[in-house]
Amino acid sequence: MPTVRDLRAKAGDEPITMLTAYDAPTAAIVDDAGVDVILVGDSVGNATLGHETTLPVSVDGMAHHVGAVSRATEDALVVADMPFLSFGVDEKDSLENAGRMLKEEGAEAVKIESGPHTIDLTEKMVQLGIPVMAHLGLTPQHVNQYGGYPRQGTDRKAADRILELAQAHAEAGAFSLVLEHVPSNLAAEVTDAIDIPTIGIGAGPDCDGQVLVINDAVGLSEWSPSFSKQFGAVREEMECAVDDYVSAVESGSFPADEHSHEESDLDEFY
Ligand SMILES: Nc1nc(=O)c2c([nH]1)NC[C@@H]1CN(c3ccc(C(=O)N[C@@H](CCC(=O)O)C(=O)O)cc3)CN21
Ligand SMILES: CC(C)C(=O)C(=O)O
Ligand SMILES: [Mg+2]
Repeated sequence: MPTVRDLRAKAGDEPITMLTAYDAPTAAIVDDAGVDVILVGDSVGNATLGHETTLPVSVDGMAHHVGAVSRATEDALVVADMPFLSFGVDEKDSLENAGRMLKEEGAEAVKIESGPHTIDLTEKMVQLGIPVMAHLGLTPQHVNQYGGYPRQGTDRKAADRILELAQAHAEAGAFSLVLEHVPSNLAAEVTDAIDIPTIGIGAGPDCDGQVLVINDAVGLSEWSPSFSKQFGAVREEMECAVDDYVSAVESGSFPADEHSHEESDLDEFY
């Protein structure tokens, strides 16, 4: 099982691959493909729970999904994304909520959407044995301040702010950093400036690794951000299968003999 240390060593070698997963069968597929890191993202809120944003996701809800993913994962590093207000409000609660993902649900690290308020918290978590993945650039838990999901770090002042925060979180002991929806040249600059691996989403090709939401990557999402790429057409595949099922039941062609128990199975009971 790769560890947080392996991930740090990997940067500079082949790019790190990371995908989200929220359930056991998906995690098994992602793990079997050799993906390095599985993120149980708070994107579960919009990707699978029918919410519009990630904000309504609870700690209990995340724990449910983290457990499912951990049980199905043999090789990948499982990272639990800490949901909105589960960290940063109160230190004790932050540590207990993050600790629960490792202690009870089988995650090996947590990710927190980072800012000036998470530098000390990152250090404390790391001291206690909770590996932390930082996250800068577009932090979707700030959707109400952004009024959407705009690109971040697009002027020098904003870029410098991200660069400083990246350095501060690396110094605080974060083992890697997600950079979301920032210009490629800023992502390259940050990647150069810090010695922990950067993992980009909408951050260009110069990060140490890449991450996408699984629903977007396999073509299950009805809509996905322009920076994502659909590597499959799972939505169409499922639509065809469901249409075929409905037709088969309605026409009487399913279930056929091979899907039905013989009467003689029952004979033994009577
Ligand atoms: N399925 C899914 N994929 C994701 O990548 C994702 C989620 N869900 N949920 C949480 C966040 C939200 N993300 C998003 C969502 C929208 C844009 C987007 O459309 N950006 C527009 C600008 C929108 C605006 O200005 O408000 C763009 O063109 O940059 C980007 C990232 C990334 N994350
Ligand atoms: C997009 C990734 C980085 C994420 O935070 C999530 O899926 O919740
Ligand atoms: Mg997230």
